[in-house]
Amino acid sequence: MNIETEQSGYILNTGAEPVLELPGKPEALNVRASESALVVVDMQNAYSTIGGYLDRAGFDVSTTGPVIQQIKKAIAVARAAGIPVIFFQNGWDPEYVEAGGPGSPNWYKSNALKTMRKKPELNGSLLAKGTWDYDLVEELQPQPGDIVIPKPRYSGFFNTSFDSILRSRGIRNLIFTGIATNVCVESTLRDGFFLEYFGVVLADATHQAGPEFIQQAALYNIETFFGWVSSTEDFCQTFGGATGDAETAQTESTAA
Ligand SMILES: C/C(=C/NC(N)=O)C(=O)O
Repeated sequence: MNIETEQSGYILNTGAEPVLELPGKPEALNVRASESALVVVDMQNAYSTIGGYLDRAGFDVSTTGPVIQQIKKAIAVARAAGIPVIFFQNGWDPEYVEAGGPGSPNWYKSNALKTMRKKPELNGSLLAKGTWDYDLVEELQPQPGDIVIPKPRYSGFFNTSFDSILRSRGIRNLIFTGIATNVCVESTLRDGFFLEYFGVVLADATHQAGPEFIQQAALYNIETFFGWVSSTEDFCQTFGGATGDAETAQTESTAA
């Protein structure tokens, strides 16, 4: 970009760009690729791998495998379509200063902190920066051009650069994937709603923390009150014209 211009002002989006219809519930949503971001919430070992925090805290993570595969497809299509891919990583410094002490409700509600208090041998291993638990899963690694945002609480808008990053790019539509639907995905989508972002969840690219009915409850809440619910297939069809085949999208992206 040439910044030595005689005029100021950055035209964020061109009127020529087609408006696409992303199928969803309760109805389809009109979107432009340049005004959209794919948000990958907390796809860390902590939330989707046996031996990670959720597993150690007693939550079932045995069915997260297909979700990782769906996210992989959505990421490939987003990259090929020029849609920013934004990864969140949840956690704190190894001393847990950012987690808040007994003066923070997080101290009492975070199941990671509670698990470590119950099992002191785990202290320093759950959701601490620099650990395996904090790392993004091997299958979903950021590539150059992707954006990674650390976050210290459930909502991706709290104490992060997320809102500034979105506003400076003219992004209005947030397409959510990740874990957990009922905690960090929903918290971020809700905060986005209050900040005038249009939030869409790709249902099959998300997973709940808790029993299966919690997934349905979260999706009901989102589709009824805060946003839209779509699928990986619909996202891939809309933005890639493909069937969501990650390799096809990857090839298209390399060829472009
Ligand atoms: C339970 C939980 C969920 N996090 C998330 N990424 O949704 C936590 O962080 O304790």
